[in-house]
Amino acid sequence: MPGKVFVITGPSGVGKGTLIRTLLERMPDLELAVSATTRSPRPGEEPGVHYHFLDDVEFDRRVVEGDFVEHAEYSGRRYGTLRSELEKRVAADHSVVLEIEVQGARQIAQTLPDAVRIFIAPPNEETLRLRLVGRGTDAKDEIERRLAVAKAELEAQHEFAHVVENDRLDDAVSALERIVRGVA
Ligand SMILES: Nc1ncnc2c1ncn2[C@@H]1O[C@H](COP(=O)(O)OP(=O)(O)OP(=O)(O)O)[C@@H](O)[C@H]1O
Ligand SMILES: Nc1nc2c(ncn2[C@@H]2O[C@H](COP(=O)(O)O)[C@@H](O)[C@H]2O)c(=O)[nH]1
Repeated sequence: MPGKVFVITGPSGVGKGTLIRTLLERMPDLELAVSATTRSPRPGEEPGVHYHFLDDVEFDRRVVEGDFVEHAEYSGRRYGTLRSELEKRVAADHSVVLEIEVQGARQIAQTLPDAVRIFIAPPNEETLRLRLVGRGTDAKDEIERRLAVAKAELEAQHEFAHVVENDRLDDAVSALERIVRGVA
């Protein structure tokens, strides 16, 4: 398992971050790559911990310099995985998790074909809406934008070798752990 890359994708609000936090507690050798984004920090989010918060100019500069292994626009903001976030962890023999949206996951399939790509699916679309509303981090119009993107993302799940339904959290974490340990 050391040095492997795991891509965890799926619609916003499906529970990727929640699942990954629990997985990292169970598997201390696994590390999460900190993404870069041009969106503003939410209350409680810290630079360098939750995201590297960049402005558009800096994001563009780093794209031109080839600093991203993947990047995409999502709901009017930009998100990307910095090569340095991957390389420092893999060099230290850690396996790395990327928590990214579907366009980025597709790019990783091209650039890092050995990465294990996992799609997290909700039990249904209404549950997804309830989770986004319940999280309380996004305004109503932003939630609608995310749900519209989610429809297309859900149609893409067949592109992924592994699909985990996040209904009961414990079951979903266990399914994810089996995939990461290579016993699924
Ligand atoms: N299995 C579950 N059952 C009930 N609620 C859940 C479950 N998994 C996650 N949640 C809740 O759903 C909300 C969204 O979860 P989370 O923020 O982890 O989603 P996400 O996929 O990481 O979203 P984003 O892509 O926007 O970062 C949170 O309030 C979380 O507590
Ligand atoms: N392609 C990438 N997508 C990413 C990355 N980091 C996060 N994300 C995805 O963006 C949306 C919105 O995130 P939010 O924090 O604003 O809710 C969500 O699907 C994330 O998984 C990345 O580096 N590249």
